Amino acid sequence: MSEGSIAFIGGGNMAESLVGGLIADGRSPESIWVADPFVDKLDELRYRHKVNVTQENTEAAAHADVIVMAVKPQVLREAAAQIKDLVQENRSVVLSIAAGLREPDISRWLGGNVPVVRAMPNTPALLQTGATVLYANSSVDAEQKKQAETIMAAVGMTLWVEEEGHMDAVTATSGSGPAYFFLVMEAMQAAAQSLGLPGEVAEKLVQQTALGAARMAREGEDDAATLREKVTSPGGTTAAALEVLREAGIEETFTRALTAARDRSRSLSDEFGKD
Ligand SMILES: NC(=O)C1=CN([C@@H]2O[C@H](COP(=O)(O)OP(=O)(O)OC[C@H]3O[C@@H](n4cnc5c(N)ncnc54)[C@H](O)[C@@H]3O)[C@@H](O)[C@H]2O)C=CC1
Ligand SMILES: O=C(O)[C@@H]1CCC=N1
Repeated sequence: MSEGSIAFIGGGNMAESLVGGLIADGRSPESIWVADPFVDKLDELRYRHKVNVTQENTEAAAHADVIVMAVKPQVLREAAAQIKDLVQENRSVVLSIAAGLREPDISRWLGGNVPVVRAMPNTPALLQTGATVLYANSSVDAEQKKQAETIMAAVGMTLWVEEEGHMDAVTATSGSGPAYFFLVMEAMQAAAQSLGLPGEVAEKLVQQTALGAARMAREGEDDAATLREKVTSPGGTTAAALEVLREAGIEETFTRALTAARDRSRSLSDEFGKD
């Protein structure tokens, strides 16, 4: 098959975001396999996306040019053990999206000397607005790098890093990042409702404001600080709100939050990456 086949080991939230994004980008559902132990999950994926599904990791992996490990870090080792022989035989590139787990551990669990690309995507991949950072080990050749990048580029922006250590900060920034924005949206909606706005109005205003702000930052000439200043009239309403947010320590809070996520990513590798 010219576009190559992809097997997802694990059919949860992130796998579905990627599958949905890939199909929206024009990839044929027949070229995608998803393996998961839960039949209900597989039925849903089959119904929504028409992809091939199986409860057997080996069945999915046997069909694949690229194997995407989309299980929780806690179970990646067990899932790797199941497909190890196939990976050694087929020499397919393995793309791990698991937070924290380091390439040498993943390669070892798959029998050693395996081309492994680590990728940290995020859930907006579902709408092809994802951000993915990739890192390749030294067994990955140029063609395999291209295969991995092509998959992730179908669902949004891609960047490569040369140092695997950067993946922890990436996870804290863009991997977990959508959740921070959703929390801010939830908080703004609740606050707007507490000021008397109907829930539906509050929700729509917050959503459209988030979209508009993100598009201005992404597509315009100005950086975020300049854009913020342009909203903030001296002595006006925005200044009053920003003062409250600064007094509450918003900048320091974000530094602490991203540091906690970065540290958790590191500790996941220590916790689940051992022999
Ligand atoms: N959710 C997110 O925003 C992001 C998640 N990730 C990473 O993606 C990976 C998956 O995360 P989610 O999709 O959120 O988790 P999830 O829990 O929604 O999905 C994991 C899936 O793996 C299945 N599974 C469990 N054991 C299995 C096995 N032995 N073989 C095959 N499948 C098995 C589960 O039934 C479940 O459907 C994690 O490693 C996470 O670190 C990375 C970037 C963003
Ligand atoms: O929360 C997590 O551990 C995963 C990794 C990045 C986003 N979700």
